[in-house]
Amino acid sequence: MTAGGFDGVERRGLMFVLSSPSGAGKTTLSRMLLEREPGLKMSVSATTRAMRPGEVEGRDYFFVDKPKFEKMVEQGELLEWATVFDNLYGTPRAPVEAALSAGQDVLFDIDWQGTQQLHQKASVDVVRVFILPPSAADLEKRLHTRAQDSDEVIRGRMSRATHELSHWAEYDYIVVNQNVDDAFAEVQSILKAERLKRERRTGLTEFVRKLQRQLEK
Ligand SMILES: Nc1ncnc2c1ncn2[C@@H]1O[C@H](COP(=O)(O)OP(=O)(O)OP(=O)(O)O)[C@@H](O)[C@H]1O
Ligand SMILES: Nc1nc2c(ncn2[C@@H]2O[C@H](COP(=O)(O)O)[C@@H](O)[C@H]2O)c(=O)[nH]1
Repeated sequence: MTAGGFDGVERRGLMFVLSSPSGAGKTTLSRMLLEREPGLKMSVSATTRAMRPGEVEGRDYFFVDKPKFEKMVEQGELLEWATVFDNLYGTPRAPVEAALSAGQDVLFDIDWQGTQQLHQKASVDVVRVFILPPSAADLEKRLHTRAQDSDEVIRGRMSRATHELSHWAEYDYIVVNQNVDDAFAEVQSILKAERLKRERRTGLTEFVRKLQRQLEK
């Protein structure tokens, strides 16, 4: 799992997780990150929920039925999985492992249950970011403005928001998504700083030794 650092120092790939109550802005921030951050690959989840208008198979999700999802679980094909809003969601293992071994960082839009499972499996390589809406009214407004879920589904998501929110303290970073450009800048700074962490930079010892040899000449 070695990623080529942009400054020539090798490092391990990292798993960058965004979680939040539904509608706080994970998808929006993920798309902005993928557009502007080279070396970052989205983990596309499998889900049993119905496709929303505008969603694309294989880009937004792999849409599968329950028996297929259960088979994936049985065969160990999922790195983590959970029931969210009465549907099953899970992270296919193979693409994540392939991306990390190819030197890429991987971005996850998953809930707190999946984040806990990833953290148990690979804590040092997981960076957990929780996105907060500025207020409950804003959250509800965003779910309505997105106009992709029925009023009943939105009510369900709002009533689950309190539970999702109760896990905020399990995350390494908290970003309030009031202005989307400000929130994006904060999330991007976190990614940049985490990429520079000494313990991920497997090539540092060699790099510093080389510098020392040059200085000794
Ligand atoms: N800072 C912001 N200000 C106003 N609207 C925003 C902001 N960030 C995101 N939105 C809008 O809010 C809606 C919900 O955002 P998004 O789909 O990114 O949320 P999400 O956290 O991914 O939700 P889910 O968990 O349901 O997938 C979208 O219509 C998006 O354009
Ligand atoms: N544990 C996991 N949670 C996931 C995964 N993919 C998405 N999610 C979370 O589900 C809810 C709802 O998503 P939506 O697209 O139906 O609005 C949201 O909190 C996602 O973060 C996954 O693979 N594992």
